[in-house]
This record gives sequence, structure tokens and C-alpha cells, in this order.
Amino acid sequence: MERSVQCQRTFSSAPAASHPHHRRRSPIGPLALRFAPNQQPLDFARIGTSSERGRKGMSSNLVFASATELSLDQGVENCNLPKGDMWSVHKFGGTCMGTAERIQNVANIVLGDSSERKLVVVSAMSKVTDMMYNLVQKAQARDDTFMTDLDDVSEKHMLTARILLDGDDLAGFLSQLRADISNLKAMLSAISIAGHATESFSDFVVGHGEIWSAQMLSYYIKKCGRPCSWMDTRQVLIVNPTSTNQVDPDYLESEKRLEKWFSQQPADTIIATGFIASTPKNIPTTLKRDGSDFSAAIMGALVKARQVTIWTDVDGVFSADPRKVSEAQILKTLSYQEAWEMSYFGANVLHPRTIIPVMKYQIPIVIRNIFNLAAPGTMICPEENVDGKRLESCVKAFATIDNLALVNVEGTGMAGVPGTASAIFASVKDVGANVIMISQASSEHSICFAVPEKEVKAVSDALESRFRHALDAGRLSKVEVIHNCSILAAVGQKMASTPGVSATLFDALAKANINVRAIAQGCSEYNITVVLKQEDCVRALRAAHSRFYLSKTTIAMGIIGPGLIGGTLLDQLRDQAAVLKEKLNIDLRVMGITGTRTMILSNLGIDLTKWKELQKEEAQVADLEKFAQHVHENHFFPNTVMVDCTADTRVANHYFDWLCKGIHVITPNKKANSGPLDRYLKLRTQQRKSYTHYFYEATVGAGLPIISTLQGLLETGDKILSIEGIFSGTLSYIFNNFKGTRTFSDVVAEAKEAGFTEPDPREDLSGTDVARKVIILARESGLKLELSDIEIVNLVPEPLRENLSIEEFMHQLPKFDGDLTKERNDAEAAGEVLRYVGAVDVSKEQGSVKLRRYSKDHPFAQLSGSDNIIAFTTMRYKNQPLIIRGPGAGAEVTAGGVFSDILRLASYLGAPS
Ligand SMILES: NC(=O)C1=CN([C@@H]2O[C@H](COP(=O)(O)OP(=O)(O)OC[C@H]3O[C@@H](n4cnc5c(N)ncnc54)[C@H](O)[C@@H]3O)[C@@H](O)[C@H]2O)C=CC1
Ligand SMILES: N[C@@H](CC=O)C(=O)O
Ligand code: NA
Repeated sequence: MERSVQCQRTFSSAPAASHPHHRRRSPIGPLALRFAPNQQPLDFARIGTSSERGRKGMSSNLVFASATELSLDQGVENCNLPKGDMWSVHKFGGTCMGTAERIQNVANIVLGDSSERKLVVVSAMSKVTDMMYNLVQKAQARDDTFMTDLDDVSEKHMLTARILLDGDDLAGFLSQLRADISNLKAMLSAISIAGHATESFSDFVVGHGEIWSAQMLSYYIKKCGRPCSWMDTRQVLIVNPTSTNQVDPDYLESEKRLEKWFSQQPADTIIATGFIASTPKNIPTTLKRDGSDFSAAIMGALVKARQVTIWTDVDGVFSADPRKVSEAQILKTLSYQEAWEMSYFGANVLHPRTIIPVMKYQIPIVIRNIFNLAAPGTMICPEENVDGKRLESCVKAFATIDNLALVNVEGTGMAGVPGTASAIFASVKDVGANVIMISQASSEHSICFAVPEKEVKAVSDALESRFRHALDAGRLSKVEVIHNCSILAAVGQKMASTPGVSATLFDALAKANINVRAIAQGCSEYNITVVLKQEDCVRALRAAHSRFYLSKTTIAMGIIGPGLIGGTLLDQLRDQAAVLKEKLNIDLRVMGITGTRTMILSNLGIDLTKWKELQKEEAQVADLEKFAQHVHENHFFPNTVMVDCTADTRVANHYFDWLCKGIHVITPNKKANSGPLDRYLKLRTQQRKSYTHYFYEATVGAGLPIISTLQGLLETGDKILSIEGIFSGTLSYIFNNFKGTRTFSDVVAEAKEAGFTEPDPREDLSGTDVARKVIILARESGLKLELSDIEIVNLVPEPLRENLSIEEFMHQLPKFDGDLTKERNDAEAAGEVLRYVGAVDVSKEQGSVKLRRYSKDHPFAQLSGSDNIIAFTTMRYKNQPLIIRGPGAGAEVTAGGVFSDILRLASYLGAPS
């Protein structure tokens, strides 16, 4: 409404168009005034300039379509354009009009649109246009079967009409159809006799498909109770053919004719034929390829629609070809220029010329899926209405073109010689080749350009011949052809003018190890084009797309060792993934799970609701190298982490290599940090050097915050004096429960059953596990100790230490129950308990593990279950140590500790807190 008023003020003294009756009398309202005979088309640009519209759009008295009705305006909320009692234009393609049922569906959409006036542009029923072209071809070839083919066309429409219509409308339609078919037969017979059809003959024949579909839809809508007229756009739309097999709309003349048409048929719902038009001399013609979209855009401009909706069978415009990039997303908005750019690269958007008419008036075009009304579609609109203020959203989409060759013309004789480029491209033009991109560095020693592979031979031959003398004389060194190239284009209006965007693009390509052969970026700033090897193209596309489209805290994870801890972690990830994604934008993808014998891999992320089933159904032979490669290299997620949930030194030996490759490592496995000192130091140095993260909180005290507390103390300048405590959940449990008549072996079996022990419980009973923890804490505190520096108290009976399986060991352990029972009884008699303790004495640079007796009121005697207790005596905590106590073993707490390391990684990578 606002827009109408504005137009009135600017161009006319006609009655206020905001009054409904006035509007009704002149359905296209003030439009005619804009194109008054003495008004030049230039005024098109003056009407509602972007600033006018922007300001008006901000006003609050906008009228939106009722939310209870079919939501045809989805997506438009983002657009600051006035909406209200003006035209909405819809275009339904052949697929939408494919059957009687689909035509009914189209009618429902039209009826559900609450706009006061609707202009609906339709294509012919699907396949009909091809059938009609075929008729003409057959007639030209004097193949008489065109007669029966025409009967098929007629039959198709008769059948459809009989389902849709009844009464007078059906009779009227069928009689018109028969008349048309009979005319067409005469015309095709004439073509057959002549053996030739002029373009206008052909266009006349072909255009009938739209006439019939428009009639059927219009009669059906009328049948549904809504007054409706159909429009033969050949009476209204006037276009001038151009030399390039395209047409230029004559807006002035079209507008006049439209005004006249409306004066005769003042309907509020109009079904117009797409695709067809007339020349200024009233000769039928068509709008060529994608003509119906173009019709809708021109009609949208003529009636100054508030929106043009193009109904199709896709949900909208994707950020990349979804067949190549599974993570491709539907774009909510695109600027006209971006859509333009995308359509050049073959994205299923709109033909660029479709955008021109609506762009002049800043009318949004919305692409929507008729088969999925829930999808809001993509809105193509003025840049200022496009969403996205973030750096990432500067790049809207990625497109590729394959089967190209790069031609490189090189030589010192080119520099500073005017006319070289002109001579090169004149030769290219002479052979009719299409240049897709051009790049010349300012040194002027080479010009390279991309042409379709199938045209490159002719191009290079022409260049060789044109520059024969220069080549012979050495002024040019070569005309080189690089075959099998592709173009990757990043499209986005603000891309080139926003610092850092191209850097991010090239960084993504570099990380994916993709070599860029040539680069072009025009001043238009809408796209950056890179030429690469065709075999790299999909990888490049994915790498670039994921860099801009995935959350920067998307983490590809490889889980190694799905045993007790690994399995529990997978279940915790499963249960928490959605919350993390929603609340913290952390996107965790388990790309692979490997055990010792088998592994499962995924390209997108394993469905963790069924990882156990997948292990049985889709497992392949485990191969850690292949596994790491898959997790890290195949998917171009911005971050990779290996989570080692084994107790295997061989897995730990890979950390160094992974950190070198930029793969983060998280583990509850103690082997790396308690292994050979030089190896450990190398690992830590590499980790810091490569800015990768290595977290291992669960190696000491399981989920208890032992490592992070120690690191926090050290990093803030505290000085550790000593650390001592009960570091083994297993030994804590054993000595907390080894009471009364309980036997040692029974309690060990219980600890194993509860998941407290190492995979081999002898690691715990021997004191090695505690010694490893002491070493980990000592090294963290800066001491350079080896595991062998720690004297251990081994509780494994001597005969059971070697050459026994875990099962055999557990089976034989009861035979030796007597040994520890005596020691326990002696302590008890003295009012004391046995506790297995570890200690780091920083000043003495020593670590120790001991089986000690404590009086029953000592804090170490107060523990229960698998409790650990760790006391830090430091310069700041000198008189009273800092004490951490709680369960220090078990599946849930340990997996929770590993999980919290994963989230710590995500937060280091930028996740919000
Ligand atoms: N259980 C607990 O309370 C705690 C355990 N940890 C550590 O967690 C790690 C895992 O312990 P659990 O889950 O209890 O052991 P587990 O024996 O139940 O699980 C280990 C898994 O790793 C697999 N595995 C072994 N070598 C492998 C290799 N080379 N490649 C792939 N998979 C391999 C095994 O087949 C098994 O599925 C150990 O390093 C342990 O020290 C740390 C803190 C507490
Ligand atoms: N087996 C270990 C598990 C934790 O590291 C223990 O018992 O403490
Ligand atoms: Na811990």
C-alpha cells in the first residue's frame, strides 16, 4: 500500500490508489501512470529507489499475510520491503502442473495466498512443451506421425480437464481444445508440406501448452469459488528479439497493453501463460529457455508485485551441490548479484535474465518447493535485506565447473607490448571458444585462461598458428595446455571486500593439500575463482564449504578402544550431543571407532544410537593408519581429535605423529606420559610447537580434576612442594573392603567387576598403575623421572606375575589369599588400616609408592568405594594442603573425565562458555 501511495505522489494526480475501490477499478493501480507516454523507461529506476524502499520498509504499518493461512510469505520476514494490498506473483513450472492432482494442489496454494491480488504464471503441463517441439520437428521432417502425437497431446489435456472441471467450463475448455487441435493440425500439415517451420510458426505451435494449462487452472479456481480470469500473455507481453537468440521486454508497450487488458477483465486472480509473448508486430514468440520464470519476473515488474514466488521441486538454493557436499545447506537469502553469479556456475537458481526485471524494483523472488511447503525456500532480494553480518556469511555458496583446460601463453616478448591480449583473444574468438576465466599477473609474462576441454585443441592450434613467428623468434616461449582442470568459485557479495575471507578460503585449500593453478577475482567482488586439477575438485569444494559452513567447533573424532571407558564415552556423547550443538554450537562427529580387530568408519558421523550394531554389521578390518587418515583427511572438518581409550603403548606411540599433523589427542591411557622420559619430553615439545592440544585428565584420579588443578597451580606461579595420596581406585576399593572375613581375591574380583581395574588387574596390584600416576604428576611438576626410578611394592603373588592370562591369574589368585590376610590382621590388631599410597617429593626430586599403615582416624582411613584422595602441599597451600577426594575409577566417572577434556578442547577452539 505504501508503495502505491508513493508512486502516486511521484507521478500522478490520479485518485488515491489506497482506496480499495479505486484500486479495484484500476487493478494495476498507479502503474500506468508511471509509463505515461511521455514518461521514459528511465523512470523505472526512479520509482522506489532502494533508499526510499528501505525507509518505507522500516515503517511499522506493514500488512502481513495471515499466519493461519498457508505460509506463502516465509522468508520474507527478513526483507524490509513493504507488503500489503498489492500483487503477489507466483510461477508454477511444468512439474507443478504435471497432473490433475498437482494442478489442484497449485490451486490450493493460490487460494491460500491472502494477497489481495494474485497473478499466477504457469508453464505447460510437464513434458508438453517437448511434445510440441517434437511435433514441429516431425512435421518439418515430413514424418506423418505428428498427427497421432498431436492426438496424444490432446488426450492428455482432455483427461486432465475431465478430472478437474465440469459443466459449462469443461464443455467450453474441450471445445476450445478441439478447435486449437484442429488449427494445429492444419498448421503442422502446412509445415509438413513446406518441410520447414519459421521460428514464429514453431513458437505459435509450442505455446499452446501454456494456454491449455492456464485455462484449466483458471477454470478450476473458478470452480472452487474464486473469481478468476486467464490471460494469454501474447496479448500483453511485448518483446523484441535480439541477435543472441534472446528477447528484450518492451516494458512501455507491455504496460499499455496490460492496462488495456485489465480495463476489460478486472479480476483479482489471474492465471497467465508463461513462456509466450508477442513481438511489437503481434507475431507470437517465446521467451526462450526458462521462459516462464522470465515471464513471472516481467509480470512481477509490470504490476510491481510485492513478491514473486517461483514454485519448483527443490527446497531452495543450496550452498553447494548437495550431491557433492552432504553438508550443503539451503540458503535463506541471496542478493540479486549473488544469485546471478551462482546461476552462471550452473547452480539450480534462476536464469540471470530472470533477475533483471525484479531487481529494478527490488522485488524479492522466493524459490520454494511445492512438494515441501514446510521449507521456507530461498529469497533472492536486495543486498541490504540479505541476512549475514558475519565473516563466514560473506561467502554464500560454492560452485564448480569441470572439464576445462587452462591455456597458458608465456614469454618475455609479451610484457609491455600492447595488443598481445587482444591478439590472443581474437584467435580464441575466431574458433568460437568460450573463455571461462582469465588471469594475468602484472609481470605481463604470461596470460592464462580457461576454456572448455572440448574447445582447447582448436584454441591452442589457433594460437600456435597466430603466434608462429613470435614463438620461432623466442618472443613467446610457449603456448601450454593444462588438461583436466576444474574451476571452484566462491560466491558472495561481501566476500572480496571483507578482509580475511580469501585468506580463509586459501587456507582451507592449503590444509586439504590442494594445489591452486590459477586465480581470478574481478573487481565486481562477487566471486573468487580458482582453477585446480579436476581430480581435486570435489575435495576442494568440500574443504572450502566446510570451512565456511560448519561451526568452527565442529570436531571430527576417532575413538580408539571401545571397551569399558570408550564404550561409556560413546554413550555419553550420544546422550549429550544435541544439547552441546544447541547450547554451545559444539558439533562433535565420531567419524570412526576402532578396536583391535575391527573398525567402523563414517563420512558424516556415526549414528551413536546404534554404534554397537554397526560394529557388527559394517565393520572392516582394523588398521590404525587408515583409521587416522579417514578421520583426519577425508572430511575437511576444521578439527580432528583422536581419543585413545586403550591401555596400549602401541597406540600411544602414534601421538607424536598425530600432533605433528595437527590432530589433537585426548586420552585416559597413561602409557605415553609415564613411558620413556625422552619420548615424553619430545611429545610435549611437539605439542606446544604445533599448537595442538593434548589432554589427559583421566590418567590420574579418573574424572577428578587432578591434572587441571596441578596445571592451574603451576601456571599461576605456585610452587609444588609435595603431592601425596591414594591414587588407585582399585587398591582403594580393595583396602576399604578387605575387612573381617572377606578374602583378598574376592575383593579383587569385585573391583574388576566394578570396572575399577586396568584391563589387566596385575597392573593395579603390582603398584605399576600407581607408579605411573606418580610419574605423571612428577613430570607435570617438572621432575625428570623414569618409571624405573620408582620402587614399587608388588602385591601380585610371585608365581602369578608372568606367563598367565588374566582369566588364569584371577582363577589362581585365591590360592594366595593368606599372604595379605596376615598383614591386614596385624594392622587391625594395632588399630590401623592398610593403604597403598603414592607420593611426589618435589624438593627431593623423588617419587614413591608404598603400602602403609594408618591409624583409623587418619583421613586416608576414612575413604570408601573407589575413592582417591590427593593432597597438594604448595607454597600457597603450605599449612593446609589442597585436597581433592572422590571416586577415582569406574566407567562413568572416567568417561566423564575424557568427555570434559573433549569439551575443553572445543572451548580452546572457540566454543562459547
Ligand atoms: N577403568 C577405569 O576406571 C579407568 C581407566 N582408565 C584408562 O582407560 C583405558 C581403558 O580402560 P578400560 O576401558 O577399562 O579397558 P578395556 O579393556 O575395557 O578397554 C580397552 C579397549 O581397547 C581395545 N584396544 C586395545 N588395544 C587396542 C589397539 N591397539 N587398537 C584399538 N583398540 C585397542 C580393547 O580391545 C578394548 O576394547 C586404560 O588406559 C585405563 O588405564 C583411566 C582411568 C580410570
Ligand atoms: N585402574 C585404575 C583406573 C584409573 O586410573 C585405578 O584403579 O585407579
Ligand atoms: Na583426573
